[in-house]
Amino acid sequence: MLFQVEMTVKLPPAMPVEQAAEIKAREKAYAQELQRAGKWRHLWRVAGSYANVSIFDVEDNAELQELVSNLPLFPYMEIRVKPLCRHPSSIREDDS
Ligand SMILES: O=C(O)C[C@H]1C=CC(=O)O1
Repeated sequence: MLFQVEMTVKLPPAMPVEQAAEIKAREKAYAQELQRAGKWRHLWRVAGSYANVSIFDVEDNAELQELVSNLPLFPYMEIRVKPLCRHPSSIREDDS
């Protein structure tokens, strides 16, 4: 199942720089692990903001919840999820 996931990061301004850097490093490692596993298909920065638009390819809602809630930045993000399905006019073979 494909989902569009929009994540907006809102770190507390008072968070020490070192703590923020450590969380971001763990987030990057986990995000890249999920991309290599084919679970996190697309990751795009929203220009001009600390936000991304992503496409996840997971078994079901429960797997999406598990993966997203394990993100190190999860406590500091606003997340919006939209379920996707194939568009009848799409010419791509791999977007089911
Ligand atoms: O930077 C972000 O958009 C937040 C998050 C998503 C992947 C990652 O490495 O950090």
